[in-house]
Amino acid sequence: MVRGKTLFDFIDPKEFRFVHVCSSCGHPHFSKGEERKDSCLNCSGSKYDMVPFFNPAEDYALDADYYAITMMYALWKQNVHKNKVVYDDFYRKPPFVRGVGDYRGELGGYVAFGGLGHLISMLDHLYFNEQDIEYLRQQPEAFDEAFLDELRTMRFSGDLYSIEEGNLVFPHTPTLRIEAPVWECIWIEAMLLNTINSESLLLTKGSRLVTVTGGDVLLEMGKRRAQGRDSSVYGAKMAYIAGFDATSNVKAGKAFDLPITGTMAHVYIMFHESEYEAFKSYADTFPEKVILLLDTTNTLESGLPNAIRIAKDMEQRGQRLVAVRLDSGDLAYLSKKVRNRLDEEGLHYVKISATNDLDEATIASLKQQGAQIDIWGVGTKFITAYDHPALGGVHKIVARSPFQHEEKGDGESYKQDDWISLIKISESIDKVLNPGRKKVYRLYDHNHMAKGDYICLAHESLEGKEEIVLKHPTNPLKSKVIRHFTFEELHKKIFENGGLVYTQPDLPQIRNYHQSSKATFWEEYLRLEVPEVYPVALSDELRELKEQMIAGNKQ
Ligand SMILES: Nc1ncnc2c1ncn2[C@@H]1O[C@H](COP(=O)(O)OP(=O)(O)OP(=O)(O)O)[C@@H](O)[C@H]1O
Ligand SMILES: O=P(O)(O)OC[C@H]1O[C@H](OP(=O)(O)OP(=O)(O)O)[C@H](O)[C@@H]1O
Ligand SMILES: O=C(O)c1cccnc1
Repeated sequence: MVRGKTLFDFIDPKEFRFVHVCSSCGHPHFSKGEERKDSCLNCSGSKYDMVPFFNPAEDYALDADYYAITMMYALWKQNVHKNKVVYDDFYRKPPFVRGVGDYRGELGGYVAFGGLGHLISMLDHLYFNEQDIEYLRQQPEAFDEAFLDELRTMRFSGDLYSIEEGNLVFPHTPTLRIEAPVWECIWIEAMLLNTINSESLLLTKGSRLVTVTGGDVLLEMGKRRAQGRDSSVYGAKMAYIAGFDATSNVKAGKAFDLPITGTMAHVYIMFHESEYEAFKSYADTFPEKVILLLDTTNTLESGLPNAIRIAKDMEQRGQRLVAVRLDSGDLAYLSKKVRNRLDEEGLHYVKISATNDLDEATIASLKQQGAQIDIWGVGTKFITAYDHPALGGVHKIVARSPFQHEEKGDGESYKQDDWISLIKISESIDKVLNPGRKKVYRLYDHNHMAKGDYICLAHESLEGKEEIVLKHPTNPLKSKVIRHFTFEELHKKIFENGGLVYTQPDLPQIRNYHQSSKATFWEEYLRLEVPEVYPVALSDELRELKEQMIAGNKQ
């Protein structure tokens, strides 16, 4: 065995798409095509059974809605499938925000952008394998063989620009901009949105929990309640980026090198003849780590006295009990009682941890009640994003390259790099798209605190500008003049012509980046209830383009 390697480090299933298994001796031969003429290297046999070869960990091509495949086919039939387009990804409404809006009727709040690392690895290993092709071949649409053949060599070949994972984004700010052949943009929609929406949602939930727990220890314990295996693993990853200290999820720990930890469950106490014996055996086994669960019979009358006895026994041996855990009842009342008793016994160092359906609102309330809790364990309500289970991020076309022989209208032809801006009109003003190929600047004051986001067309620049007026996207009465600012272009180039050009930070770096990005926002934008609305404005040129296109569409 070569440690840390798998078969797929030696044989690339993008190239070697079949295994021909010798019918006589079972020896496998990898091959690029369906045909195999030479004889078996092992036994010289010449008959083979053929099986498609693919890496199950790279099985992403059909992570799509079926209409993507049928649209790709229709575009292929017209031979326009490779025409380049521009897509923006963004969301409209921030999750988890309580109340109906601020006093001006608008909804504040933020999203912490997550899922980029996962998306990169999928786009980088995205291809139809032979089983996918066979599955599509069996569909009643009877796709042309030449189309299926072209799918075999199809890869993501475009440019992708993205806000970096961990940064904060606000409604309507594009998180991603993709420039690629139209059929590729259509192909990746569901996979991309599924990843970015679910991971951003959990990173945001985690970020809110970290806001409320501050410097306390925060543990992720959601595995048993997650909506499936993947979401438990990627949820634990997002919790770590958000700033959680550890997870109980061992698989996630292994997959992403996260700190793992745990206390003890009721079973351990119930199984033993007495609570004291259970505590003692666990403390003897893990003297440096033990956290004793107090509520199996009675928190104050039994769990606490037994824990104090254990702590005293441990002191005799020069050891220290780390913590006790409360898992039911009035956590504020019990934590104060437990703290008092521990302190009376001179056990000031023993920490108190709490679990039981906690979320940011309960934790804020417990803190406000003066609860004496040092370690918070959060499961169900984090991992399921309980109070806002979906983020409505969307993937929308905003420009396309001209068709061959297409004219501008006044007899002039388009130039090679021209883009035609596109708009989607909606009755709801919030749903009218911002057209065109765009970029985003974030503006900062002299203390590097964020002042607003400025969305403009890709050819525009803030270089040399001394003053900017951030105009509200829909309300002409609202604007904010910004002077003495610095700026940062938010999108970084991730893929160029399908090749990965971005150096991915490791998880501790992403976690630090989330924290430092968050620190550039005033507390007013981050608070959990009725947060201030962060200004996101369109440049004059973009606004004019949008207005002209809306007017043009009405005719
Ligand atoms: N002082 C408090 N203030 C606000 N919420 C609290 C307080 N103490 C506990 N809670 C929350 O109240 C809820 C209590 O839930 P529930 O009634 O199911 O638990 P329980 O009866 O204490 O325990 P069990 O898990 O055994 O059912 C939990 O979500 C818990 O986090
Ligand atoms: O409450 P959560 O935030 O999801 O945190 C994790 C919970 O999981 C365990 O409960 P368990 O599965 O044993 O169920 P129960 O305590 O609800 O009976 C543990 O005792 C916590 O209470
Ligand atoms: O370690 C713990 O205390 C734990 C882990 C998962 C779920 N509940 C609690």
